[in-house]
Amino acid sequence: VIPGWFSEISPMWPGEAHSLKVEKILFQGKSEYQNVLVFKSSTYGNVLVLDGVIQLTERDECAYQEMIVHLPLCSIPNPKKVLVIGGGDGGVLREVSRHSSIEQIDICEIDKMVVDVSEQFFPHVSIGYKDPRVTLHIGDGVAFLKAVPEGTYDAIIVDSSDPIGPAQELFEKPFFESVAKALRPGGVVCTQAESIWLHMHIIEDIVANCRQIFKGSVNYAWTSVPTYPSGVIGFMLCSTEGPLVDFKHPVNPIEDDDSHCKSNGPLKFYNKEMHAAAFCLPSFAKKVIESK
Ligand SMILES: NCCCN[C@H]1CC[C@H](N)CC1
Repeated sequence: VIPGWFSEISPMWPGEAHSLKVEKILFQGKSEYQNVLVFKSSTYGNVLVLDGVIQLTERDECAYQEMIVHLPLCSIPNPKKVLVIGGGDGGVLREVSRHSSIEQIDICEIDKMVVDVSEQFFPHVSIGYKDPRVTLHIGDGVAFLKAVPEGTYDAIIVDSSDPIGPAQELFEKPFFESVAKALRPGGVVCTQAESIWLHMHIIEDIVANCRQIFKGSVNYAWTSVPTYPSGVIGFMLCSTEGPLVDFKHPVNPIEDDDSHCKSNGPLKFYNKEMHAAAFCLPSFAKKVIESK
């Protein structure tokens, strides 16, 4: 280890490790579920690390939070009830609350320590909790979804860590089945879906499961996040049987946002061109994803 540098070494991306220069360690702890580290980096602001894996940095979190939220929510005409699984840092909540049609935002995060460190060290991310429509549930998203009445939500966003650790079950078929049950007809789900450079096999399995379970649209999108492994992150976008959802041609644009969302600052990353571009895949990925 080079003194003063954090390197993201993991068996999930063998032989490579993105590094960030460390100014100061701000928090180190061990929750019921994982090791939690927060440090001030030299060039990316504060950084949240769980079990040695970078979850977000102040400088580039906008890319991930805006895309994982607006790709699904801009694809349906009038979202009212949204569920967030994971996302304890609050960044997804900040983005969901930009949509004035929304009446209810439930979030189920398994690790309270993530919520606490975000409130202490990531004020522009945890601002999402201030919205009065938000209800925080601390618990396992798998159990939470099993208890949800059928057809409750218009949209579900699964903002998870990687399939090694507490989020493992969020990548498995039974979880996707419980998501489909909790969505109304034509409802949408968007999940964190790893990297086409590193995880084509995981993605292949997820796509195969989603095509069996979601009888509406099933699409894979991706975007640039410099501090995630291989510098990109993907999203699985699916809709249940019912009113057709065309993820590639959003029906509910957010750019001409209303005054309500100004409280969370302007969109820094998402726009309608980036929305459309997110679904353009390189041939090696297209071959796998669109043939499943
Ligand atoms: N809410 C923070 C983002 C969580 N998603 C990350 C995607 C990339 C992974 N290697 C780590 C989690």
